[in-house]
Amino acid sequence: MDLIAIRQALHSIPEAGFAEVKTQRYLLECIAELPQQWLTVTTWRTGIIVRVTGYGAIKTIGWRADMDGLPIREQTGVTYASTHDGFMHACGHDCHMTIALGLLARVANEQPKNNIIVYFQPAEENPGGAEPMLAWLKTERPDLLPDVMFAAHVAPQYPVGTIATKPGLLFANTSELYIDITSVGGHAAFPHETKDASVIAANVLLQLQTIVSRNIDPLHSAVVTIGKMTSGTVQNVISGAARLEGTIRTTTPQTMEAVKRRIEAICTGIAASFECTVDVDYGSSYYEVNNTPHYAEALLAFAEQFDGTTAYACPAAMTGEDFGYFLKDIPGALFWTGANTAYGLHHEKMLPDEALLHVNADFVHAFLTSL
Ligand SMILES: CC(=O)N[C@@H](CCC[C@H](N)C(=O)O)C(=O)O
Repeated sequence: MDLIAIRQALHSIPEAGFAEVKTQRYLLECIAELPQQWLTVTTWRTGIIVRVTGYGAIKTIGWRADMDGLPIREQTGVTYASTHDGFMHACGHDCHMTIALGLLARVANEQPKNNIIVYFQPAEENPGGAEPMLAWLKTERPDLLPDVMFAAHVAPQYPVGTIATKPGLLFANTSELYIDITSVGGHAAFPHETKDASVIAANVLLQLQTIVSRNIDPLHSAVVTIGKMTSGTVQNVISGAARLEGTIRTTTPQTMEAVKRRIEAICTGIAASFECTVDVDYGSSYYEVNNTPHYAEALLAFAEQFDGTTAYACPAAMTGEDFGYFLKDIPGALFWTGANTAYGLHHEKMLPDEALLHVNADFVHAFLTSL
């Protein structure tokens, strides 16, 4: 299996969450080329679940790869760049899927002792595929639930071969944040007849900054980021509508609730003082990634002695990952894997070093079959 060609093919067709139609078709074609004796393939929405029956199974081990791209216009300049205008695999999910195929190729050719299930999961970025996939597995296909489960995420800042993780909290609780302001627009020369949505949005933005600095215990970390703010239509018209779009990150679910209470209080106050409507919507939210200590330690110990990898006991990060929903119910761990690229996740030039594909397929195969 040519993992580099596969990753480049996947890279060229990034699709939005639950719209991974071409991606699913391509993955199914790749899976169909493998020896099928001990494989069972099931689809769920745009996802795929491949069960590999072990020759003497005493447990079932899960491996999850996410599938969706991001609404980012790619600027890498590579020959295999995205052919879907305005969409890009800027979070490494093309690599995650390729590593999963590399794992499947290895266990399809050499039957493992334990059962292995590979989950190609849609919609990690938005709106979240792990929670509904897990709910479906529990109600419809409990036979496809694993006893233990793992996943990896590319890490631009680490050299290829770095396996970085930690016991306990690795990634944050997240919630998207959408705030819509509806007020009264009008002629730029008659501000007294309007309620300027741009000025109101600016006030919301500044007051949101007080939540982390003044409402949250400094020992309980939180992030409130507004990544996008839109208001108005033209230079000489006062805006009557504005929208703020952002994300909240916290290290506990309780802190998430505290941040949300403050956002609502601020928005209620702004609506009263500026005589406008302020609507808050939280979009999708992800549960923290909380690694089972035993399995995070086992991953680090294995990476330390495996040829081609280096273990790094890393700190937690405020990134989010809906794999946290799996780990809420199923023991296991997620790890960062070095991708050695100058640009960070979600950057239009983010381009992982392809050397990570074979290193990780080998590492993941060796680790999972060692359990
Ligand atoms: C690893 C990574 O970058 N994950 C994303 C997850 C997005 C969660 C959600 N859509 C949000 O924006 O809150 C991240 O941005 O951390």
